[in-house]
Amino acid sequence: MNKNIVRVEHLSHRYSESWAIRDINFEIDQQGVLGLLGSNGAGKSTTMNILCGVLNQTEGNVFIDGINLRDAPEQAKRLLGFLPQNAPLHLDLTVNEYLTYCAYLRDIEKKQVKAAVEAAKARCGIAHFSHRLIANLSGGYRQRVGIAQAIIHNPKLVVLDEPTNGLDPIQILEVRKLIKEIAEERAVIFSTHILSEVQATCNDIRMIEGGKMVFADTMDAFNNYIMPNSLLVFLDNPPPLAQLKAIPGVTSAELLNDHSIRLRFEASDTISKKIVELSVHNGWQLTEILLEKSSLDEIFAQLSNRPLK
Ligand SMILES: Nc1ncnc2c1ncn2[C@@H]1O[C@H](COP(=O)(O)OP(=O)(O)OP(=O)(O)O)[C@@H](O)[C@H]1O
Repeated sequence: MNKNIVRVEHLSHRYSESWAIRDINFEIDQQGVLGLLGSNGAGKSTTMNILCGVLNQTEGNVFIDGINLRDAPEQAKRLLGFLPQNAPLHLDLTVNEYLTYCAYLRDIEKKQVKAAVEAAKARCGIAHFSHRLIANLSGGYRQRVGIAQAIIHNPKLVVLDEPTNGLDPIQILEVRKLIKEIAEERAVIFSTHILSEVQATCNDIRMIEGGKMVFADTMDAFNNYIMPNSLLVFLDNPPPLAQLKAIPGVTSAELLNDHSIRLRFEASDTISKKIVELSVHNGWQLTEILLEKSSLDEIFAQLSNRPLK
């Protein structure tokens, strides 16, 4: 058995003139959720479409459970389920009719089709809508039907392209929960441009920007990496900047106006406490202290200049 369900090697794709992705490499474990994060146009859908055999890459290789997708596409595709960005639903069919149709497309033996449809519906919490027309389902339930078709043949890998796009906040929470549940039995990769989505759902993160992989590690490593490292400090009676710069751990102090100062610091859990103590002791009259969080754009920019580990 292969340790990784997916191995992507030196993957590049060019649409006519320009490269959409360039030299992408990653692996996916047998189980768990991997998030592919990137801003609009970063190359997520291109990567997903190649991974599922919908698009033929210009260069590089994709192995699904050790099978080269280019050499044996039929065999490799049997191992995966795919929910594209626009779910391929037939609105004029009922949930049962649609999933039965998908089961036949997936080459499930006739006598096992009913059981496969029932299992997928139960897994996705849509059994009570078996006879409902898909056109009459809410966005969240339509997405569940989309996920049900992706797992109907019990694949080892499920690929979901922006699965929570267009859903309301409650539906987003429900779909995230479902993604985690289906990943208990298999590997799931999903793409998104929303950082909090990956943070809430994934064990691992791969981040692409401008067609290049800019971060590949665990979610914990990512969270450590983007830990805030600057503070906004508001002091009614600020000391000279040199005094603030001299605080152990502080790497720079920048005066923003008469009373507000940005302090950058090295990784430290106690820096805020230290500043509060010093303010009381020296009469700086601290009125507010804020941790500055990086925006996703800043993180992308930061990571784009950072060598891959
Ligand atoms: N069929 C196509 N023909 C030409 N260029 C394309 C095509 N599809 C995508 N591109 C370009 O390739 C780049 C990557 O697009 P891709 O759709 O993979 O990004 P994405 O990260 O999925 O973005 P989004 O979140 O907006 O879907 C973009 O510059 C896009 O304009």
